[in-house]
Amino acid sequence: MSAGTALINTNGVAYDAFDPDKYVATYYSTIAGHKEEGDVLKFFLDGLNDAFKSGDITGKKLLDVGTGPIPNMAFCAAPWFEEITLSDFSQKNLDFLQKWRDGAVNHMGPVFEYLLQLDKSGSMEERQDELRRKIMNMVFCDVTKPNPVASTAVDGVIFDAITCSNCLEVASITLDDYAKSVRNLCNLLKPGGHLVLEGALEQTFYRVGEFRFECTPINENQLRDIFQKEGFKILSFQDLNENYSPHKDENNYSDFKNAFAMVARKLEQYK
Ligand SMILES: C[S@@+](CC[C@H](N)C(=O)[O-])C[C@H]1O[C@@H](n2cnc3c(N)ncnc32)[C@H](O)[C@@H]1O
Repeated sequence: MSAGTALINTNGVAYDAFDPDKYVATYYSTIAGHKEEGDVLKFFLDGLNDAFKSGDITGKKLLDVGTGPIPNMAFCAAPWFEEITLSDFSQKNLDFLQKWRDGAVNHMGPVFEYLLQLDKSGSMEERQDELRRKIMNMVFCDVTKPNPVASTAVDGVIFDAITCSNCLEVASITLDDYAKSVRNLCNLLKPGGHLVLEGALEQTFYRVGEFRFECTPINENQLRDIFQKEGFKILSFQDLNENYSPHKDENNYSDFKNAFAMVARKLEQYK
């Protein structure tokens, strides 16, 4: 198969094609991210720091959805939570995270160093130890299912907060799927709980090695509309503004037009 020719429908199938090593090497080997993607990695990490620095997003149990091989959201959240669950659709990613947790891979250096420069809280060793200690579970998750973590160690748990990056647009093919995935996540969150969500806007695919994974090309208005209809109040929403360089014209690895970092709260009346 030639490079970039396999377009994979990600809606619940074929995540065996996702290679964690290639994903990390392509998008996370330096803080500059992939050369086609402008400053999007910095934007995502700055957005995470902005979300957690006030200390308003806190509680006992946190779920990170679609972690992939990258526990960056959990790194920022860890000081504010007691028990963290990482989750993903791909067993390869869960195995990769386990290797990181056991100290057998150390791929998070550039990202964690950048986050630590921003929040200036503790040493790298302390923060990584805290994160590893607080991760209680790493479980299978399928956001397209009404109970995304059914039959796992956290089946039935209602979380105080959920984090999720670059996953919902990847797990969905249509906007209707996207809205259902939001509803499914909402079922796992306590009323009043926070959701920190980051992702790509108007992206039709991204690539890992020779595989292109199809995405829902959602825009800001569609996203806001879905979250409001599904019982969330959007507390903050940032997109790639003039402080960040945009995606370049080359579209070999991804084709997003913009990116967003959002904090939302589940309305109290949504049980
Ligand atoms: C682009 S990667 C994002 C990884 C990481 N969160 C990040 O921001 O770099 C998309 C992730 O979503 C996961 N994923 C795909 N479909 C999913 C589904 N239906 N439910 C949960 N996770 C899914 C993939 O296995 C992959 O780890």
